[in-house]
Amino acid sequence: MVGETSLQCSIRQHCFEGRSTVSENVPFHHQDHSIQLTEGQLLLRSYGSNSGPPVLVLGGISGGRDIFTSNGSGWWQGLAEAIPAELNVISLDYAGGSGDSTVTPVPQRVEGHAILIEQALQRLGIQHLRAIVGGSFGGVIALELARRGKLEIGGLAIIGAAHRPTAQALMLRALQREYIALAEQAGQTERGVQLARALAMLSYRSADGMDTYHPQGTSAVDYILSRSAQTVAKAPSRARNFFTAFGPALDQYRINPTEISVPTLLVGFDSDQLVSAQVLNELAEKLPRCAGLHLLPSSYGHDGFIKNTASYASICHNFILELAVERS
Ligand SMILES: N[C@@H](CCO)C(=O)O
Repeated sequence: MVGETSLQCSIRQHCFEGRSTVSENVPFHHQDHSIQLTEGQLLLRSYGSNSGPPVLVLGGISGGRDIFTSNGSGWWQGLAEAIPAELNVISLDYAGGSGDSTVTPVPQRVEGHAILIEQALQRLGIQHLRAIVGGSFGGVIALELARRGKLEIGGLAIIGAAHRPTAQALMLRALQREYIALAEQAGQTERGVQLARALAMLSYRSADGMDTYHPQGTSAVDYILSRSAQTVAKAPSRARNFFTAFGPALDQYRINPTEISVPTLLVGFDSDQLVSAQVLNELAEKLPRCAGLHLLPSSYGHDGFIKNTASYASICHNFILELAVERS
């Protein structure tokens, strides 16, 4: 898909692959909020001024509330450039995710995560969000929060996520679960989770990106196995949830985009194996208030949403600023 179209939603393809930088003016000071819900505690983090309009930022399956840090190591650090400075950024540790939330049972559906987030925001006295910025798993939760309509949401910026899974994504996640099931039968759960994460990482990247970036002088196979082992070693049982709870939630998620009534910006990546241009075009065509679909070049595949923030930061920033004008 190239150039502008006459669809309700303008579709653009860009021709440079930006790199992330550390923002100079992001408010890195933050406050954590441990919200006690019936099912356990949900950990939220609030960045910057509590008096600014809130924007909810939801990252990928391994993401948590540490999206920005002063040393540049935050989970979604480059996104700082995309958020107008006056806003109060809210992030969180997903129930069952890699952070410190203790909610059990872990939701098996996207809707379950959305309900927990609604309840936690309500406890913080937040009913209106200027925007939700959601990437990957977080993008799907953002769509669900808008579909449910319990919160007042100014607009959505959805990066690398769509209203339904593709067949290939379903197949890949089924194989990840199979690794874990077989490993558990062999009494080697952690090894199964490592293999599942390795296969998942391959689906998050592109063939050309792996060929270019995997460390020279080491085996490519050693690289993917050691990277996945590092992630799993941090919290093995929580990493298992990525595949046994978050994966099935993504598999089951299918909505009619016409149910999303708020302005919605879409960003995707040309090398993304999981959220393809085809499914994003389908979403853009059906959204009642699509604010543009930007298909960006990336050598990082699906992980373009984390790696190529510089490519879309200004697009996202301007979109959120326009929401403020629309509201005033
Ligand atoms: N690399 C990302 C992609 C899936 O969201 C993650 O692990 O969360």
